[in-house]
Amino acid sequence: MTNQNVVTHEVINTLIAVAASISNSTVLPGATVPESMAVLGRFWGLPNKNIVKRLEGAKVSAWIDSMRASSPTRAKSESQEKRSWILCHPSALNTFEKITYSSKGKQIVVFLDYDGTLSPIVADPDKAFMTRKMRATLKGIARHFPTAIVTGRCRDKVYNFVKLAELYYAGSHGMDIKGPTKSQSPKQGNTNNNNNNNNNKGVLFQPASQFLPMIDEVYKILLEKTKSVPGAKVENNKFCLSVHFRCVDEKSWAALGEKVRLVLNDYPQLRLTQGRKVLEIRPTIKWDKGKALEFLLASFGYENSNDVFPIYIGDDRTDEDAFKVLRSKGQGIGILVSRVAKETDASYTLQDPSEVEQFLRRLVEWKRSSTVTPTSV
Ligand SMILES: O=P(O)(O)OC[C@H]1O[C@H](O[C@H]2O[C@H](CO)[C@@H](O)[C@H](O)[C@H]2O)[C@H](O)[C@@H](O)[C@@H]1O
Repeated sequence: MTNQNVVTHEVINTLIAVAASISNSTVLPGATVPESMAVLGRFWGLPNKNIVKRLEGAKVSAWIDSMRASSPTRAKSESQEKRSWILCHPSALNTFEKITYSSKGKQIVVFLDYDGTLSPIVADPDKAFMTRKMRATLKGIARHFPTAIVTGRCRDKVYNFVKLAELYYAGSHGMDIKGPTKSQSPKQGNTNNNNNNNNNKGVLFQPASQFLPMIDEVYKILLEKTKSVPGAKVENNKFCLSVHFRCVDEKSWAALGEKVRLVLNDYPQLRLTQGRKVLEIRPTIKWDKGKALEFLLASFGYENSNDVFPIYIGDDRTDEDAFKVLRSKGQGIGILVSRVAKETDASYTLQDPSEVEQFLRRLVEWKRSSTVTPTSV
């Protein structure tokens, strides 16, 4: 958890221990999880021994300011600021050759956020469809590189949008990880990875499964409490919830935020984070998109390895956890999808999902051309 994406100015309570009961149910009963995966999960901080921060009493006005600031239409876009930002975070399209050169001799692994990255942001979260072109490109990407969707969405829901069985899916901000249900092409180039084999087919990791009843309970309460606010929408993302503000009159944001905060007061094991005109409610376990990225890399056999070049593309604050991991490891690259200057740990930028599609397509073309064997002179 980073201070950056926690919605609060006023930290009233600090550290509480996550209940000891967490530890024994980090993996779904009956799930086909290799023991090594479960061990990895314990290693990454899910167990009872971890102390996590509990934040409550956030001032409504504070998170509203924060939400306004996070909105691309409101973000600072003064031209000078933007120019210097672009110098520090160049376009991944303009620097494509540099990026592929840096990946030489390494296995590229692709991580993709969904909303705002693969699909444009729309008013109705149930209609955030990907274009056919994007799906075709993603198919190409998955043919050549291990590829994972890492999203705040419920895993099943994002699968219904993407509809590609050959990908890894990490739903609920990485709290619900599943491997491909369809065999992957040998072209993916994992042959330098002895640990990979085909074991990933069964990867299934759900570090917050014990929170399911609580999340369901809070979902029902929030539905009830927010039904009087026109435009408010509560989305059940299985291990986390989203309260959408996008279609709510800005004048009602404070009241809606206050309702959410009051509900959460009774659930100290849940915390609030912030996305694009959305408040997200999730368990206070030390797990985020950055942890999911590490987990997946390790499950591909690349823990502590220099032979891998992860590319993570995302647009949201929650993606910063993954950018931060890559930056601190000095590994691969983070690409922020944004038209405006934002504080980020990503190294490169793309403007919107159509640029993401172009970048991914170039990656496929580059891979194809670099693996073609000349048949005639
Ligand atoms: O991690 P992500 O894949 O980026 O998911 C984060 C949230 O995305 C969705 O909400 C966002 O997209 C909606 C559709 O474009 C938009 O209406 C909303 O304002 C955005 O915040 C999704 O609905 C949430 O549940 C995810 O948590």
